[in-house]
Amino acid sequence: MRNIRASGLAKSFSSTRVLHDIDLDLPGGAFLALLGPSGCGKTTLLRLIAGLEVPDSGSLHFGDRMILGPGRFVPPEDRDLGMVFQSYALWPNMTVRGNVDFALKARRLPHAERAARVDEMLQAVGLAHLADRRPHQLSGGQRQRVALARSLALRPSLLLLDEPLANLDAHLRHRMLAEFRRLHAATGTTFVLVTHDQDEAMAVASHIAVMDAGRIQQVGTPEDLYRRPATPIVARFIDHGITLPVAITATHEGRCDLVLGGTSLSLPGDARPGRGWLCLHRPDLRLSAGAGHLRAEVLSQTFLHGRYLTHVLPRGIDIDSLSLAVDRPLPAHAQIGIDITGGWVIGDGTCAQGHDATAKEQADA
Ligand SMILES: Nc1ncnc2c1ncn2[C@@H]1O[C@H](COP(=O)(O)OP(=O)(O)OP(=O)(O)O)[C@@H](O)[C@H]1O
Repeated sequence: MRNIRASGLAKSFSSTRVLHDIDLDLPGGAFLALLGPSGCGKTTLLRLIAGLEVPDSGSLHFGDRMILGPGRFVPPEDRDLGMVFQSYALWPNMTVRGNVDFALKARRLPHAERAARVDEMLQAVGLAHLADRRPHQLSGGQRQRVALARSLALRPSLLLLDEPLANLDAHLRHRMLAEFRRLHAATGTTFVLVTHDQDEAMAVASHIAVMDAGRIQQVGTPEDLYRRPATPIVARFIDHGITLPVAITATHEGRCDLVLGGTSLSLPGDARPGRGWLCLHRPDLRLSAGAGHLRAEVLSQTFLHGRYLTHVLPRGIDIDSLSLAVDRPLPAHAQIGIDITGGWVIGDGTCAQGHDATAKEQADA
């Protein structure tokens, strides 16, 4: 299995730059999710990898093979890849079997081998019993399975999936994610999935590239992104992360001494002394038995998943509200202490907004 290496890929449409200097090094056999808000450039990057768009600059290698680069452009059909789109793109007049067989026929594979591969793929996606139906006689999930079977029948080294589950309801999406995981493990094919849904990305991906405004912010495992975000944008994007402005006073052996509001803390991180961000998730905040690291006023509570989700107004830091789960009801306006039991500290250098971002922007992010 070949790794995928992109270096300095950039792309503009008219005068608008939609991808800036994209570097990526993905091990062969990985399952990469390109994750980010609408319009950040995920599909454009996927289309560059597929050969459906040509970049303004940069190079792309599959293993040792240069696919794209100065004076070189390998066309999509010679890149040994399959693609699955949101809109299935099945042939309406062909049966399920015919759809899966179509590309194999075009490759002029012998009849017996084609039949065997079609049977194998229909088995793999659980559609063998519907082989003689036409697309209009299938549900959305079944059509998406045909599209998957059709792409995988060619045994590509790389499968590109562009929001393939967007048209499916939540239940079917869940089932198809399990299917993707299973097929990825069974085939050893490298998968690249475009999604704006982080739960989807977290559920299937071995690697996630978080994109924002045409740049890759960070590539890592789902756990890396959650526990060790590289930028405030990643921290806020993953699982409703919270970023609190801090002053970092000293760093030693992977830990940062910092001041949050008026309180001194020492937490894991990757930053130099100066201004920075403490990146937290809700489980890092606990109701304190004493004064805690932060003082806050209770705004409201909602009973959710067996606990009280408590919205508070923290004192002494520039943020509109925080939420934490507590085990008991608290009256509005109660003054509480909050313990910070974990988190990750990063510097201010990589932040597009900087410390001057309004509290509102942070709360919205
Ligand atoms: N062919 C095109 N011509 C002009 N602009 C384009 C073209 N394709 C994409 N864009 C623009 O490039 C930017 C990135 O688009 P892209 O489809 O890659 O984003 P995305 O992250 O996949 O978004 P979404 O999740 O909404 O599909 C957007 O501003 C989009 O309007």
